[in-house]
Amino acid sequence: MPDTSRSTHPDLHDGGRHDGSTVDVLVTLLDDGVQPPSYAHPGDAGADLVTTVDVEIPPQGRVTVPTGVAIALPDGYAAFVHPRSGLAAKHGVTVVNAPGTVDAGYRGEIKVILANTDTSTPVVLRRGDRVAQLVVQKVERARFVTATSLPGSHRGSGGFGSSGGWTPA
Ligand SMILES: O=c1ccn([C@H]2C[C@H](O)[C@@H](COP(=O)(O)OP(=O)(O)OP(=O)(O)O)O2)c(=O)[nH]1
Repeated sequence: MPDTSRSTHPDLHDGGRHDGSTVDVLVTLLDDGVQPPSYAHPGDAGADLVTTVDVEIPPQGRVTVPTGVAIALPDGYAAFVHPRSGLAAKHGVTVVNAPGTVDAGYRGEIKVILANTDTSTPVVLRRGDRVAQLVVQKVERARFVTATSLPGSHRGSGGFGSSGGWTPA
């Protein structure tokens, strides 16, 4: 039986091939000086993203920086823009919407929304600096089924610190 689950329309191609351990992700480079995202070490989960612009983030400020890359993920995948621990530990820089979600259908430039959590020191980032990491993952698409009641569970409806250590105000 032919596989009809994947579109053959060139504009709707899902962008990649996957064999269980690696997945091909089509990348377009929108800036002459930019390389495709790359993993610093074998086994790394995140591929580094760079800023293509110089920016200064004021104390407790935020900026959105372009990365110069656009991708086409296969259907059933998403990519997540995570902070880099080094930038967080050394300078207090994080990703505001961490993890940012890049949908499989998104073809625009990946951007990173950075925040400087330091209360007194601005952070200067230069074109080419690694500012975030992109984690590509398989994701399930849920079918939300309305029910009149939910099956019981050990946790039940307890949340927000119900297991101890924190009491909501
Ligand atoms: O850190 C991020 C997060 C998202 N995106 C891009 C890819 C994503 O597919 C698109 C939309 O993101 P999201 O769905 O999180 O934004 P939204 O505010 O819900 O907007 P929309 O109504 O467009 O879905 O923006 C980025 O470039 N960087």
